[in-house]
Amino acid sequence: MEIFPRILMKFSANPHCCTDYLGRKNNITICAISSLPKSSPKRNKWIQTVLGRGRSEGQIFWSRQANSRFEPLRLEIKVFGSHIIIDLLNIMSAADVLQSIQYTRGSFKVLDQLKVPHELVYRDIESVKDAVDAIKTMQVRGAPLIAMVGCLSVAVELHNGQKDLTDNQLLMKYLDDRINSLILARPTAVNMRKEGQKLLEQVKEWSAESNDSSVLRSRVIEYCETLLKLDLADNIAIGNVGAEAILNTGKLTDGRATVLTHCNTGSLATSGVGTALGVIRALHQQQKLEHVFFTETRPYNQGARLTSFELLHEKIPSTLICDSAASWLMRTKNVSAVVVGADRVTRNGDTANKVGTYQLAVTAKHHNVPFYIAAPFSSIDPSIESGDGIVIEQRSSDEVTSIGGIRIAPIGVSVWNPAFDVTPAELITGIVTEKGIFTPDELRTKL
Ligand SMILES: CSC[C@@H](O)[C@@H](O)C(=O)COP(=O)(O)O
Repeated sequence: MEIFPRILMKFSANPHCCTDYLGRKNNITICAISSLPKSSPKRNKWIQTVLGRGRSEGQIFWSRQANSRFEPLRLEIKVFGSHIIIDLLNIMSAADVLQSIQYTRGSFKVLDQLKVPHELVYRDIESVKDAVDAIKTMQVRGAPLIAMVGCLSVAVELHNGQKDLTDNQLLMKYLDDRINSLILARPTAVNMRKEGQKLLEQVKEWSAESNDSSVLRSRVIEYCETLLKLDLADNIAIGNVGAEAILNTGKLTDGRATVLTHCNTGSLATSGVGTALGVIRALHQQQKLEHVFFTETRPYNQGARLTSFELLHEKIPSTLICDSAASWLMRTKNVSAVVVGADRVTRNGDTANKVGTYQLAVTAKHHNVPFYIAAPFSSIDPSIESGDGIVIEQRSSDEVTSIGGIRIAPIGVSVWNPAFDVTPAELITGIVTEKGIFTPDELRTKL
């Protein structure tokens, strides 16, 4: 029976596939292993059902990890009298496909997203400088992933070198400098700033506890590594909360939702299953997704290049549209909801996200389609009152005048290329987080 976890680890990042595989191999069907919110009436029904086919007999349990701050992610299965415990976090982070990050202590690689979907090429990140370069050139992108790559680059640099940082003060100065350079790599997303500042505060506390800089160094490395697992857990919680909200909108087709999303917010934008795309994955796993439409997301085409790749890979029913087709889609296709990610949410709920988000929110309002932001708390910036305080990154004109290296606009044309825009809070139906869903007004009370 020990073979099961190994098969599962190898097979897929997708828990649905894992059970499917386990079922097919062993003549049993496990109905669902999605971690639905505790309040969901479906939860118990789902998690305790093991249907028999052929010689099948078994039981399935969820167990809460001690001190876990999120929904249980350990699956226990009893089949034919044997007992298997599967750590879903390990399964999902051990996937050999569509991983934006490959990290083991001392070794760190990121998927070069500039080459996706044509090639899956990983580049080594040996230093913070490498990470800053990968972030600036958009080899890695997406707010949570930028923070993860930044923090893990600190971990790998500290593990493999920086041996002259022999006292706590030197180490703290080093961390301050490195984190600052990571924060400045791309200014709009707040996740790197928040994770970096949390780390620096933590380091101050640890430094007061012990003068041994090697202890401090190890703690920093472990802290950064833990962020990976937390990000995945947050994504799964966001997925389930968002799916439930969308299913409650009432705008369904035979009980299933049709969703529109923008940019890429999936496993290529996080270290987990994604935020807005995590919601879509959760709907699909619950067999409650009628269809997902997604925009190409000019000028950088994160939708056409990356989201399509993820959706095709998981066989999620999906259709790519031009950015300019969104209003007509809402008028003609019974869209249940729009769900997008966030790079920064301010105190009043104004939300910076990939340019084009604002116009989706305006047209969603016009067509009476609920508009959701799906984002972890690390994307929420309580230090800024409203969207007016957000710095919007301006990018090169080449991204607009060329596609795939081929120039489409005449030389000399003037270009305005903001990478993000700000959607005002009044256009946002709900902000879906790992802690639940909030209206912009409710969110303020949670900060
Ligand atoms: C979970 S990703 C959320 C946002 O970061 C995403 O929607 C987005 O705008 C990404 O922009 P990008 O320029 O590709 O980094």
